[in-house]
Amino acid sequence: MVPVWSNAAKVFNISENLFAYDDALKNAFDGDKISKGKVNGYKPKGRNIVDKSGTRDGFESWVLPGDGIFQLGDVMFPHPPVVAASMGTLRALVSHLRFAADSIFKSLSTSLKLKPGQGFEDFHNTARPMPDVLRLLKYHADPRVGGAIPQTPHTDLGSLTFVLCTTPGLQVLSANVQSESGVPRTEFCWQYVEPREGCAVVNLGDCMTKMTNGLLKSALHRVGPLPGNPMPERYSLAYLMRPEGTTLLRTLDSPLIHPPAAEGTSVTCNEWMQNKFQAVRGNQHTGGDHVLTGGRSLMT
Ligand SMILES: O=C(O)CCC(=O)C(=O)O
Ligand SMILES: [Fe+2]
Repeated sequence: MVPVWSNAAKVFNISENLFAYDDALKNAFDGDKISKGKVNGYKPKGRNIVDKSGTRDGFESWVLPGDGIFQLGDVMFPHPPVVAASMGTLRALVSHLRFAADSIFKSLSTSLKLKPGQGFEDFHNTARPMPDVLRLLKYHADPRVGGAIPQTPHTDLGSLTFVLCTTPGLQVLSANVQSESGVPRTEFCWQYVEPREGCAVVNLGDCMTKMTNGLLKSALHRVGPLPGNPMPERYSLAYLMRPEGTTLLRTLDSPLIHPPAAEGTSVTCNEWMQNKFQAVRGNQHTGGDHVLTGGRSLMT
């Protein structure tokens, strides 16, 4: 078995033990309380919105910061014993995924003829502090057929995401499906991504869209039950790569990328992360679903 998957199998065990802690312990590690910028800690089920009428989500998650796992920088990393006892496995998994991400970044930089020193890989220097995170997720079973979609449709805010899971549920909406305001036809257009053991699903995140002026499109996705089925209990893990926090998310210089029509104000990766977290919590005044879906005017 490839090392990523043998380590992922161990991390799924860690997840089961983590989410089996009692609520009092889990709440002591609440990411909203112990982490500035939500890069560490526990999120209970129901904290995020999944639609405009305010339905709450159906999953728990636990975020572990890359800097904490590798003891880099000054990130606060309080964590429970199950995590402390598994640091070797977590480091091995993240190291392999960082290596894979570096290959993908270099390949995309070459294809887009980016200048030396301005390639995607140059904004992801893992020797320096980085806002990348490993997110462990537990979706709760919902016995209702046609019940709520447990995860908000969203794009990932960073650059690349690796999703590993053996249970179906991940859905994507093709980049050429645009919503026509008020016409909820998109329900029919979601496509399931079949999980395959030994394979990761790699999603592009918003930072890649911003840095290529829309040439590379962040993937709009969500998690839901298979048609005609109830939502099963589902464990997944997502490794979310993000450029260094101070990176300006502006269009890179490439003969293949159209420059922006007008020089707008660029945000840093840190600022973009903050906007996105507000949108996930249903805080509309920061741009709401437009931010949540990476600029695509859709939220079901
Ligand atoms: O659970 C999954 O398959 C996807 C998770 C996800 O989209 C995320 O954590 O951003
Ligand atoms: Fe995601």
